[in-house]
Amino acid sequence: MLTPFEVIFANIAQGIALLDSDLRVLVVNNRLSQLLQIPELTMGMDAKAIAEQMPAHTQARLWLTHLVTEQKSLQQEIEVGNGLLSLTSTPVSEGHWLIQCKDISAHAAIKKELSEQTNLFDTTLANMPHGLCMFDADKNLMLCNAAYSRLYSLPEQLTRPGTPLQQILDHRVTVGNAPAHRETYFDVVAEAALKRAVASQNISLMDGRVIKISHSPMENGGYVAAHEDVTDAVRADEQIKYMAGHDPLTGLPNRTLLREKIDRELAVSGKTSSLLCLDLDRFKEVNDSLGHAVGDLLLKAVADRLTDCLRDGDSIARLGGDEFVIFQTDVQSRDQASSLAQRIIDVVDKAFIIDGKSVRIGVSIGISMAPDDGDMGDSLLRHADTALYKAKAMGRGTFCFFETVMDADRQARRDLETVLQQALESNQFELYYQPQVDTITEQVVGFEALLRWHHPERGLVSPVEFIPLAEETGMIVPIGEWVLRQACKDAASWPADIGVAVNLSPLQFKSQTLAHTVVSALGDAGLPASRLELEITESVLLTDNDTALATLHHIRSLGVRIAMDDFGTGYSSLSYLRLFPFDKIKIDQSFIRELGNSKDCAAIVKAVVDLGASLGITTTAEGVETSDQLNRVREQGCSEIQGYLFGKPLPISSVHELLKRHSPEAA
Ligand SMILES: Nc1nc2c(ncn2[C@@H]2O[C@H](COP(=O)(O)O[C@H]3[C@@H](O)[C@H](n4cnc5c(=O)[nH]c(N)nc54)O[C@@H]3COP(=O)(O)O)[C@@H](O)[C@H]2O)c(=O)[nH]1
Repeated sequence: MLTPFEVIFANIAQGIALLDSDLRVLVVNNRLSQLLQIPELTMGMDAKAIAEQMPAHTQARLWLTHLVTEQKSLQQEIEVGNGLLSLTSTPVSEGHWLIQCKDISAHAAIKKELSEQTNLFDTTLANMPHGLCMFDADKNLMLCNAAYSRLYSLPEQLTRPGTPLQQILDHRVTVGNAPAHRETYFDVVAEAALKRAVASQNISLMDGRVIKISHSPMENGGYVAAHEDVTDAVRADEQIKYMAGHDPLTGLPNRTLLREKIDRELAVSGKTSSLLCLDLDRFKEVNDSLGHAVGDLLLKAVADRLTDCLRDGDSIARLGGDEFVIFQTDVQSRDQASSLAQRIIDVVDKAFIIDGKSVRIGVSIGISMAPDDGDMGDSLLRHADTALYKAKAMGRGTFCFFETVMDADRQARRDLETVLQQALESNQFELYYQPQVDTITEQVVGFEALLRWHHPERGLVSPVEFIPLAEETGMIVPIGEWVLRQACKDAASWPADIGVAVNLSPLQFKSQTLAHTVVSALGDAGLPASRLELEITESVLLTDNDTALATLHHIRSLGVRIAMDDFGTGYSSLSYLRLFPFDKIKIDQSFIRELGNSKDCAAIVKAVVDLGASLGITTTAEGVETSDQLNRVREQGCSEIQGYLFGKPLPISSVHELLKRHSPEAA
């Protein structure tokens, strides 16, 4: 029968043995032999014998051997199998030794896990790209990582726990990376504390960097803060915002930014404002003839000159292409807007020296006034644009204020654009033909095809009204092709010595397919190329000179004749004669009309006729209405005439009649 003490002794979790002074076992429980994995451990055994029972080189055997040789208090953690034991020898009364053995495997596992986690935390902290710091309730540093000290160039002694925040901030002031506005920095801290949640804010530093600080309050009244250098992201963001609101070429605000500014100003100021919409005259010609690089430099130079015209508070924007806008608030009167417009016209009119070349352009301006013409950016821009359209129609180099009636005009023009397309589709166009007559024989040598439009409601519409519109909308290309094909078809039914002249618009040269269209029209109609004459004005050569010249040479090489129309009305008619071997010069009717009244006109006509004769170019006098004019141009040696004296433009049916009258056997 076991005593209660023996029962407890046998069942306690610890292994226990009591050794006498000779290290013999006086008493031992089973738990000790289990834990040390010693098969036989009985009373009376000495420690040395026990050690010899144990597998060689095990930590437990070494420990026991150590006790035998040293006979002193020992405490050691030893591994047995997969477990971990804590072994202790303690001297007790009468030279006895108490041996205690505890299984601390579970405790060791927790300790190991904790140590692993601490290592992990330390590694994470050390390798975090963002600075991290922890301050206690008294604002003394608890910990910070390497990124934090790097971010603010903190010496090692300021990264030690216990360093006051103030000391760190003072150091940052001396090295120049403290928050530029200390109050915003403390706002984040205060906000986080108040919300008892994370508060983030971008803080600008004295050195220009931007740091995103996220403060999280802790239960103990302190806080953890993450510091991230977001300078690059903030700069990129600023750059994107800038680009979204600015024109990359001139650096001026764009339409979006300007519109926002106008809306903002109009909402608060309530004062009279003016908006000037600018469109450069002849810019396209410069761009096409001198190249886009020169065009870009010119736009920058224009932007500089315009900016110089502004007062403080005025706004300028480039809307794209050659369009600029100026917005002036607090305008006293329309006169003030007029004088700004005139000043702009004057400065843009002065020659620009670009790449060593002198370039001259002009500017047309449309003006709308707030609040009369609109109280929002959009409506002001739309109305100024309508006025600009009018200014351009008035002859360019001028300015024009918006008037309500203009809106109606513009709408009417838009409607006309739509109906032009319909007109082509439903055969509302017709060609009239005006005879061209030999000055000496007075025989018809050809006809000029002139377009007419039978509008279902308006009746016969003059080409003066719709050709410019067709040119603006690009509709002139399909319309011009129709004219060419119809004229070739009609002329194929005339006598073989009668030619046909067709007007070409500059835009048709841009389509790249003009030469092909000419070949196809001649082929389809069966008309010899020599019977077709194409009339161009100098504006064809003003824009994209090289391409137009190449197309002209190609067409002329087919045998088609090329005439220069309206000669003398442009600035460079003479110089274009050097550029291309024209077959005919058509002297503009404005000179013929004045023949009897102006000696200058007579002299010009004579000079052109002589020039034509010396270059072997036919000359045609346009707009001959009287016998006097006929006699004068005949005297001066002009080869052909065209004008009401010999016939107005006629429908095709009347052409056959006329041909019969002039050469009955041929018609
Ligand atoms: N690109 C194209 N342009 C075309 C086409 N058809 C015509 N046009 C151009 O439209 C302008 C006006 O033409 P129109 O009203 O037909 O006027 C022509 C003649 O009627 C007029 N003319 C002729 N003789 C006289 C005259 O004695 N007196 C007088 N007051 N007017 C007269 O001149 C116009 C011909 O001009 P031009 O072409 O310069 O020879 C006009 O610019 C046409 O070119 C087309 O199909 N395509």
